[in-house]
Amino acid sequence: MSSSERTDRATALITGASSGIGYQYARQLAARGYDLLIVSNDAEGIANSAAEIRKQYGVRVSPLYRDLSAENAAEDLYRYCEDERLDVEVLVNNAGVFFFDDLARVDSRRIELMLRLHVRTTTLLCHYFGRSMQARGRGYILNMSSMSAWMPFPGISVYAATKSYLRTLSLAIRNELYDRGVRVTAVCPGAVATGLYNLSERYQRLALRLGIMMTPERLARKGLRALFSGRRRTVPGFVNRVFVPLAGLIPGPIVRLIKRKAKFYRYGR
Ligand SMILES: NC(=O)C1=CN([C@@H]2O[C@H](COP(=O)(O)OP(=O)(O)OC[C@H]3O[C@@H](n4cnc5c(N)ncnc54)[C@H](OP(=O)(O)O)[C@@H]3O)[C@@H](O)[C@H]2O)C=CC1
Ligand SMILES: CC(=O)[C@H](N)C(=O)O
Repeated sequence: MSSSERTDRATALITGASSGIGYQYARQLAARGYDLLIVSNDAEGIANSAAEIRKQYGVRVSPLYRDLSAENAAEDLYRYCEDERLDVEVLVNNAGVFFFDDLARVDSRRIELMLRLHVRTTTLLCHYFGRSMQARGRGYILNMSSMSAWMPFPGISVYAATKSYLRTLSLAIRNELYDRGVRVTAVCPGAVATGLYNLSERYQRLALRLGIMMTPERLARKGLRALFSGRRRTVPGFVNRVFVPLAGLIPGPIVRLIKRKAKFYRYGR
């Protein structure tokens, strides 16, 4: 199955497409000829993204304002697609948030929001749309995990654990859905130059020049290539792939020493 064989008026649903990587996924799926349903919790941002993509690619783009951390967000989004008779062939679970802090110190509402958005809603979207895709005998699900899925480090405990969950979930459901014509891929990037961590543009430019960060365009291209070629997971970037097996080997005393010394440790508070 390849994206060039997609059905007429097939729709790609991308969560968190008002900015960053999600916006690039949306543009690149529109370039492949998909109609789009793009979702975020910034009404103006998502409407602007839709207008830009519609103008550039001439496909149908529906913007939808939703808080995907809400209790019934996944079911509500699925029902919306059913009511609108959208044939969702590609689901990109991209919406995400980030904070850097100790679990015992951070506001519990931030923890809950991250868990609901990354874990609950994403899992249920895979459940609802995976069920329709398997009944139809085709479909693609891309879940945004992260290189942090292998990094159980202080400050990113909840973020890393949710991304680790998404990596595991993706691999398991890939093998549940594979023989029914549905492909599932976990995309596990290192640092990407978006607004996720409030890093200044100056530092982003420097990090891009040094090859520490990747542009969201490039990341989205690599993610979609992995999805449409049926790969179970991708860790884009050579340095990131080298770091992944080493991350879990760093001894606790070294991790704690870095925590004590690092200036960035108060970031986000
Ligand atoms: N940037 C990086 O280095 C990396 C990012 N990732 C993952 O990639 C994904 C995209 O991140 P990135 O593009 O960098 O970050 P951005 O902050 O640019 O994009 C996040 C998107 O998620 C949306 N979103 C956040 N909260 C909600 C919510 N409650 N309901 C609906 N939409 C929501 C945002 O919408 P709005 O702004 O309108 O609220 C935005 O469109 C995330 O899952 C992130 O964890 C993974 C590895 C590396
Ligand atoms: C913290 C990371 O490793 C990664 N850049 C991410 O944002 O997921």
